[in-house]
Amino acid sequence: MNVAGKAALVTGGAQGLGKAFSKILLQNGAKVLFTDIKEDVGHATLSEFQKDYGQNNVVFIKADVTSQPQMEESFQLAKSSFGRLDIVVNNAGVGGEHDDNWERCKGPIRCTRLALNYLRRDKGGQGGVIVNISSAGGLKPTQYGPVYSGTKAGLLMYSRSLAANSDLQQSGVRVNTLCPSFADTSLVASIRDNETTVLNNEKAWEQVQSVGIMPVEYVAEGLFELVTDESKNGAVLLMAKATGKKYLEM
Ligand SMILES: NC(=O)C1=CN([C@@H]2O[C@H](COP(=O)(O)OP(=O)(O)OC[C@H]3O[C@@H](n4cnc5c(N)ncnc54)[C@H](O)[C@@H]3O)[C@@H](O)[C@H]2O)C=CC1
Ligand SMILES: CCCCCC(=O)/C=C/C=C\C/C=C\C/C=C\CCCC(=O)O
Repeated sequence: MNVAGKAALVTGGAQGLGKAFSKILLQNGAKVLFTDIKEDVGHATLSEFQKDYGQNNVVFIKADVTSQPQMEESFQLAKSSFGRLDIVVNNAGVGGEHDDNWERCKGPIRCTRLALNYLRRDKGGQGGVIVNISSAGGLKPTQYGPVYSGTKAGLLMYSRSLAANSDLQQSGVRVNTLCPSFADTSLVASIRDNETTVLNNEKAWEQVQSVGIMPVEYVAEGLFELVTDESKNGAVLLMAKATGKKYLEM
């Protein structure tokens, strides 16, 4: 897929990986609507992007992926702003170990289901691609983040199962999963700063340091590949500092 002139919706795009994902799409000529719950950071990112990529090529809406009405409004706004929708990146998520962090899995599922109403050719869309942001922790156990790993594994298998659906394939929609190891964002900084509820911040941070931390721009290259390479459906891309990009056969 050539993203120039295409339209994307990215959740949690105000900062971190979501900002880097939005940026690489904008740099390559796509129009982007990004959502976030952080209004001030979202508006600052919007100003930066509008200056660099044009006033009409980027839109921000304060919207929470845990809210069905807010996400319905976000998808409608993307369609009315750009006249089309081709790419959806389910990125928004939090770290930590609260029971209700199952929203980390439910939020992307909610948004994927909404996205299908806009992308499917048999629903008036033009086909397209959904990329769900899981984690390396969704592929292997993280002893200090069991809820995190469990929710990310759930999202991974949801995405792979949907991608295997033949009706969806015929309607022109691809579904891929990106599984990064640690990237340089506030989510990882919160482990270092003892500001998260992982089971043992100190030991978790030791592990983070031994695994290594990737720049967000590098992870965005993986996202871009999953969006643009039309041979990829049901793909699972693991990215880690030590091993680079690796497609998994599962
Ligand atoms: N940083 C890392 O090492 C890795 C992160 N991930 C995943 O990448 C995604 C992005 O995380 P980071 O950029 O690291 O974190 P981050 O904390 O820097 O950015 C996440 C953004 O999502 C927003 N957000 C959180 N909950 C939201 C909600 N309910 N609705 C809308 N927006 C919401 C936040 O306000 C924030 O702007 C998450 O799904 C995370 O689990 C996956 C693997 C590695
Ligand atoms: C290899 C796991 C990469 C997970 C990256 C990520 O998505 C960010 C997670 C943030 C919190 C997860 C909680 C604890 C993880 C702590 C240590 C992981 C140890 C990694 C390992 O190789 O065992």
